[in-house]
Amino acid sequence: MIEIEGITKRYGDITVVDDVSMVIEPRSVTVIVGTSGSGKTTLLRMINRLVEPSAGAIRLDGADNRSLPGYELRRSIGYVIQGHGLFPHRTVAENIATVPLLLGWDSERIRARVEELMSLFQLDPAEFASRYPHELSGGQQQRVGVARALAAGPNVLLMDEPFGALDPIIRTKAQEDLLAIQKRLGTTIVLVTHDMEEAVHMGDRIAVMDGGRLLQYDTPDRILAHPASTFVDTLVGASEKPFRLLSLGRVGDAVEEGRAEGEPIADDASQRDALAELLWSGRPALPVRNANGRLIGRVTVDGLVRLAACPA
Ligand SMILES: Nc1ncnc2c1ncn2[C@@H]1O[C@H](COP(=O)(O)OP(=O)(O)OP(=O)(O)O)[C@@H](O)[C@H]1O
Repeated sequence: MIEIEGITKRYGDITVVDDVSMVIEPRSVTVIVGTSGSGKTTLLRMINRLVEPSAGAIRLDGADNRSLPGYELRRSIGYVIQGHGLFPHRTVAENIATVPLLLGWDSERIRARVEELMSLFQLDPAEFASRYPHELSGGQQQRVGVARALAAGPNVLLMDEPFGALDPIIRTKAQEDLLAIQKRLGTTIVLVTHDMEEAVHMGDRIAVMDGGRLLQYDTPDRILAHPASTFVDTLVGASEKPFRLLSLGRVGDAVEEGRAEGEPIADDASQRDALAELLWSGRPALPVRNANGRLIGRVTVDGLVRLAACPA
């Protein structure tokens, strides 16, 4: 658990993070969004003390984050930035081994950990371990950056625009992969992004910042349905809200009785994908299949339109 209490950062007369308090649950994904200059990065960097606060406190699992020297604290917290910041003259394996080496792990343990992480991130060690960052694609570099941040098994992973440099298709895959790995490892993730779509897709909770203040901190569906102010409403994209609500729901939760013609859609697809398919193919309903391939009913345009309306 990360407890942020009245955290404030001032540079001279200017307050860039202003009395922010929030509690981040363990094993959750919290996404910080806001306009440029609203203090997102500064807030994130006060968690691992790359920035020292002017006032307030941050506790990690009950311990004040000032109880350790900053460099020691940072070895226990993963950190990923846009463009990943890999060391260009170190191989993939050496990059991933950075923190375990600093922690004095023996070479066999490091080798095993590097192989485990490379496999987890779908990078064949035989092919990639001895390559240098410039010999990788952008998506592969990004995966190495996250693998490096997770190498020493931190409970907390801080990510600043981690997918910013990826094209939209690789970006979606990278988000999916990260969520799967996060669930498997139980890591608590705090992620900064400009991309509301990413925030709604990835966040268990979203923190909305403006001018250094925390305007709203809530689940994506509550932020979409009950924005705390017109600013939040505009930021989350008023015109996109119905589609964002649908992207949170699974087809399995919109199944109606009955039959429909054509290729079935999987029950774990998003409701947004189902609506897109229905509109694109000009059909009023699609059959739905479960993970075993059995048909379990249908999903209809009318049903999805009802779900896209503002919840009471
Ligand atoms: N070292 C510093 N000295 C003075 N001002 C700073 C310093 N670091 C950041 N700031 C200011 O603090 C404000 C918040 O910056 P921060 O990087 O946290 O914003 P952000 O929300 O992450 O922005 P962006 O989305 O553009 O990255 C900005 O106005 C920035 O200019």
